[in-house]
Amino acid sequence: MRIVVGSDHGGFELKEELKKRLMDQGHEVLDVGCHDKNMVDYPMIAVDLCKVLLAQGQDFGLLCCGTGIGISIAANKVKGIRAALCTDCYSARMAKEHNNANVIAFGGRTVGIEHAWAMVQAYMAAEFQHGIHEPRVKMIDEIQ
Ligand SMILES: O=C[C@H](O)[C@H](O)[C@H](O)COP(=O)(O)O
Repeated sequence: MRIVVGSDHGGFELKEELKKRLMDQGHEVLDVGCHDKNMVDYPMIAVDLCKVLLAQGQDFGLLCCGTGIGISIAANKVKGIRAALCTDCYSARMAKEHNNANVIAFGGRTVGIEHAWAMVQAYMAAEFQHGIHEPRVKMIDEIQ
């Protein structure tokens, strides 16, 4: 898969580890930053990642901040983005199956690496179920 990742300083370490694991699996990963632990404003990173995703058509985006909340809120302001803050594997799978989320978000200060990795795997293994979910996702996209 082609994946674009990004984080603020609060999600930097988690993003780095998830990026490494994804690359180890052979996925193509583009990192929009941040690239160190220096403080950075998460809305900028979210918008940068969303613009890249929409322009370059990666399979999905992965965002991390301290809680995953702020960076997912910011991403969801971008037309065409459906960002899901994931806290459990069922939700991560449903984010794809029901919501066709094109961005997943995690909190670097709220989840451990193994749990986050399990959620990434659950999301990546899932497929959008279409059917009744298709018009609902369309309704979401038409809100903006
Ligand atoms: O939702 C926002 C994120 O959790 C940020 O990572 C967090 O607010 C950053 O906080 P601070 O600048 O105090 O490290």
